[in-house]
Amino acid sequence: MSEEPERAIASPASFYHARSKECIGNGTFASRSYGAGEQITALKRPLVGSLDTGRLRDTCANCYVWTEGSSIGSRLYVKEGTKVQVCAGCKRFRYCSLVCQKEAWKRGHKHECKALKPISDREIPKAVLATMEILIRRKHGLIPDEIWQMLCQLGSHIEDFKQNGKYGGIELMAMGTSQFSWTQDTFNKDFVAGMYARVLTNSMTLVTPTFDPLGIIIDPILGHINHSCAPNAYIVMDGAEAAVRTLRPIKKNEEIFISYIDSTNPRARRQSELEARWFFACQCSKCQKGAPLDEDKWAVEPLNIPKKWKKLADEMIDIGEEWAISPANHVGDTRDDKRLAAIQGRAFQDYEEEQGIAVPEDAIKKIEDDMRLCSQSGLWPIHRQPYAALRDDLIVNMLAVGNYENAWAQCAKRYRYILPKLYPQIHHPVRVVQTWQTAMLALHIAGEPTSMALPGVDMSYIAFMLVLEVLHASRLSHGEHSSFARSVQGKYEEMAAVFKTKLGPKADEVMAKEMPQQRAYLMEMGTWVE
Ligand SMILES: C[S@@+](CC[C@H](N)C(=O)[O-])C[C@H]1O[C@@H](n2cnc3c(N)ncnc32)[C@H](O)[C@@H]1O
Repeated sequence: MSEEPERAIASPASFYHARSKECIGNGTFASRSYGAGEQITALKRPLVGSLDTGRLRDTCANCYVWTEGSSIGSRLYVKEGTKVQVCAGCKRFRYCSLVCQKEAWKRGHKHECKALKPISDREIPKAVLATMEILIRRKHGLIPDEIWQMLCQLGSHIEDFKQNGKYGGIELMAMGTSQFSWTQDTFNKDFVAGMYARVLTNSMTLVTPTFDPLGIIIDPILGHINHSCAPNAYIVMDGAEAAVRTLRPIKKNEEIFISYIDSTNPRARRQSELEARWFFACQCSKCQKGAPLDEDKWAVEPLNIPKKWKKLADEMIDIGEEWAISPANHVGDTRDDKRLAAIQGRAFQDYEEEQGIAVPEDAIKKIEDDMRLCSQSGLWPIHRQPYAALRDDLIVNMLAVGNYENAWAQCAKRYRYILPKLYPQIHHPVRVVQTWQTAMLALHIAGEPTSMALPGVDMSYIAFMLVLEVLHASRLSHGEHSSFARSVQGKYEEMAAVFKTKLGPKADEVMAKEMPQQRAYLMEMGTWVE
């Protein structure tokens, strides 16, 4: 192979591959013991990353800096004024600097650019673009044999696609991939179909450090990590760098697991999603235990479903609503279990519909309606899905329309009741990022005249307290040297300096006295909204 792509594994001896005891095929195992919040390994960049169509316009195709990042606080690590410029050749990818453009060029874009140029006006799905890049780079000797072999070892699930009737679509996409990439002379059509299917079934979401989705990544090392609904590790991204970090301590020779899905969902939904997208029946330790674990608990026993909701559920079952009878919502076999399944199905259906609404004002209306189903039925504990996920979306949309005070009440509630329940580890990356969002909102409110002012409440203290919490947790969740942790550190220092100026030499003393009281106010605010 010619030119070695720039791709370094921080510590190749930190893990090894061997047959998995829990899962199908091989898995990734720890070569030594790790504490909670430690990095196992980091890749300078995954083998291939491919942006969502919407992100091609505002995100660097090399370092994945999202220049237009939305929610409060999510852009702190993006340098002010960062813009992306389109590649004059392919007119598809954009770069934030000449350095990024050169890196991408060397990695393979010099070949890909020529192939993409004649089709610059066509919208091409991200999985096709990712497959094209893989084929082009391999054809031109830019993927070394060792990496290529590992990639080809990942399951393509062609037989599964043939069985579920989707193989026709895959063949069609593969045909386009072949033609567009000018690689027909190197790879035959079955091979390309296999590679495209491999991308579909082994890709992970490309995210910002605050977990905003940007596209997909595919990497043979990350792709060899099995799934668990009770993972002991996760992947965190910092620009193009992808690190595997521990959620809890991992012993030497223990298997490393990440979660491919939202593992806060009820068991049947998790199982269905894994089966549908990755073609396996999850055998993780959590699924083995069966329901009901926390994710599956209802606020009332099935027997005690309020009459009105029983009636509604019966109607849904009688007319055969798909969600009412879908295995994804399975609760149990009694009539009442089936009623619960129908109501839950409706809630998830509403959640999916809400996510397709682009206008924030419309989304808010829909989400509030959907949340009413969960709250008024009295069936949902506050942390049960999709109630919690609806609240997350409500916050994002309220922030988008500048409805900061209501967003704050929701954030305070989530902080008090939901985050500790869904993410018990204080350094769980989702908990850290959502706490960060809450901190930045508090800071924003502190700087505005507000009708929320309660006697004694000082939002700047609350913001500072939350930033301090994130500062400690981010070193474990993202790593001390990550751009996220460094941004949090920067914000902390900035705020500490303001307090010092305002309070003078007694600043530390005053703050130590004030903090517990402000924390109590924060907790009280968590009870403001139903
Ligand atoms: C991305 S690959 C992971 C590596 C794979 N085990 C291998 O040998 O290359 C995903 C595949 O691993 C298996 N797998 C991963 N997690 C699993 C789990 N929790 N239970 C059962 N099989 C699992 C399934 O066959 C799945 O399609």
